[in-house]
Amino acid sequence: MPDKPIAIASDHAGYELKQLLGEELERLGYQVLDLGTDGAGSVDYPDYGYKLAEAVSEGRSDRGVVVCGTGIGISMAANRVPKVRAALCHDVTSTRLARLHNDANVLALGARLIGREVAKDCLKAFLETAFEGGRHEKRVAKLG
Ligand SMILES: O=C(CO)[C@H](O)[C@H](O)COP(=O)(O)O
Repeated sequence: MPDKPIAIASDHAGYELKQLLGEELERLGYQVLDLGTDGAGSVDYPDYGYKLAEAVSEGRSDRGVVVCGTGIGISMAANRVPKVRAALCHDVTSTRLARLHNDANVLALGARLIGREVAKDCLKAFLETAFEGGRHEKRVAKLG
């Protein structure tokens, strides 16, 4: 288990899935840093994408999960923060490859597009798949 908590954040559209993934993380034995939102009231996804990305960029967490309706807006926001590599994934294969090839440190999910069980499978794959390194090292380094 990592020393640092797994950070999670969402907008209103992702709130329910974010709560479910938080519970799943605790069930699996991970510590959770929940950065909101705290209810289903309408909020702006960039606020939560930045908040989570800053926690990862500053080293308060090594891995994060962001959720909005599509996962698009919140991943765009997260990727504007230095040292953050957020991958928008819709299935286990893309999630595994985001870890193996891209060393993704943030998983982005679209709550209005993905089923709950697939989302939980993506979460597990994100946490349990190691970066492959090798030829991918210099490519990831070029991302800054
Ligand atoms: O997916 C999103 C951004 O990429 C947002 O969750 C979505 O735009 C929110 O929409 P609404 O305000 O209609 O609930």
